[in-house]
Amino acid sequence: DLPVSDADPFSHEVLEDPLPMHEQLREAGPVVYLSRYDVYALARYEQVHAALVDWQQFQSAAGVGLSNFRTEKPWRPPSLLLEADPPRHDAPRRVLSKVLGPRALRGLRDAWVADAEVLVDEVLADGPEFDVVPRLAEAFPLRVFPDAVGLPAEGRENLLPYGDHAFNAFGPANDLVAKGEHRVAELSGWVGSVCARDVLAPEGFGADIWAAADRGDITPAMAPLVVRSLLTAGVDTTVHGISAVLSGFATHPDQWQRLRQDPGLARVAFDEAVRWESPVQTFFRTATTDVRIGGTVVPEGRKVLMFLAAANRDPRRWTDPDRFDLGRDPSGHVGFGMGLHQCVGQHVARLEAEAVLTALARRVRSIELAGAPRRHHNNTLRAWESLPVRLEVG
Ligand code: HEM
Ligand SMILES: O=C(O)c1ccc(C2CC2)cc1
Repeated sequence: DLPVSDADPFSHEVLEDPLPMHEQLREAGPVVYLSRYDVYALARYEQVHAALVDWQQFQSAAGVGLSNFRTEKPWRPPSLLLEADPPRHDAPRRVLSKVLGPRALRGLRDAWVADAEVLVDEVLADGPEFDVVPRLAEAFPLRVFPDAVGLPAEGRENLLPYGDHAFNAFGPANDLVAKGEHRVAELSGWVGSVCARDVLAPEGFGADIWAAADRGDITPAMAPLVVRSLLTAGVDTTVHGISAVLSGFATHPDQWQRLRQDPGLARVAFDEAVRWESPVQTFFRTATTDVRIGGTVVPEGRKVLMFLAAANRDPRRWTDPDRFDLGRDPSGHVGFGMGLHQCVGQHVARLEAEAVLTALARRVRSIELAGAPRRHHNNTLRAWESLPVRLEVG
């Protein structure tokens, strides 16, 4: 007796505030059939975690969006990591794990923290009130990440719209996907052009990927697609992740005081924000057998929709889940996924957030909302369009 729901997770009403629907789906049962899209929804931590770590029965190679690559042509060549299963997934993953690993990033840490301090000083010089979305959440990742990849200077304004469309494209072909359609050729063309070896700087994540091809760790044909993964996954996510942690602090001033007293809490604050807000809200899998989960059998070939955000606020797993709380241990959250496909860029994301939070914590005594925040709707991302704040320095 599988619960059925006619909810539309990709409607503007739900994208504006998904929490009521998440609660309904968690309470309806371990698995809920979404009749509108003919997919099986998992919203509780236990089932989402189980599907994420079971890559054999819940595959990625048929696409991690609603579209089933077994029957529909992908809008772009599939990712060699996100939309691949072992064994094809293995070598590209091993390469990116090394290129984006904690050791590789050690050399960037001091530069990124110093750059964050320069940016924060510039922003604060303009006065105590500003919109953190363009001034910090967008500005900082775009200030450090394209250079770390080794991208040419021109065309970087394409990164956010390309990523926004890519994340919309994991959802149904609704108005959000249609909104980006007219720019797909132009944006894909630019992205493809900057994955080529000769336009990438001799130092950086891009060059490191091409060097892996020289070593035979991946083939030269794979290298551009592995670089493309960085450009698709590496910008919009951190922009909305930094917005999320700053919105957490702006709405929980007591938590800002905790960070001021112990700036070492910056990293756990970011993971707590990724749990609390879940910038990446959902992903799909495809059943490779008649797979049993939560007392239901999902037939082979069907799409399973994992609500990462709902799992991250499941009261069965988290105490007081709706609170943004630096005292909590957020480890085990599924905001970066879990298992084989767990975010390979999470260390980059954490370092960006840590740099911004460290620079702010050293200068800012209090942070509070200075106007009504506005959401940016996307089929996959939880995002702010605007987050006006007032910072008191001191
Ligand atoms: C707050 C920031 C970020 C969030 C919330 C996030 C979230 C995620 C999630 C949920 C997955 C798992 C997808 C799945 O299981 O199908 C993932 C995978 C991935 N992420 Fe991130 N990500 C972030 C930042 C980044 C950055 C900065 C990069 C690159 C520099 C990146 C690159 C990737 C790649 C390449 C994968 C695919 C890994 C694989 O399939 O083996 N992500 N990310
Ligand atoms: O490999 C890719 O193209 C890719 C695109 C989007 C993501 C989302 C999860 C952050 C991850 C990888």
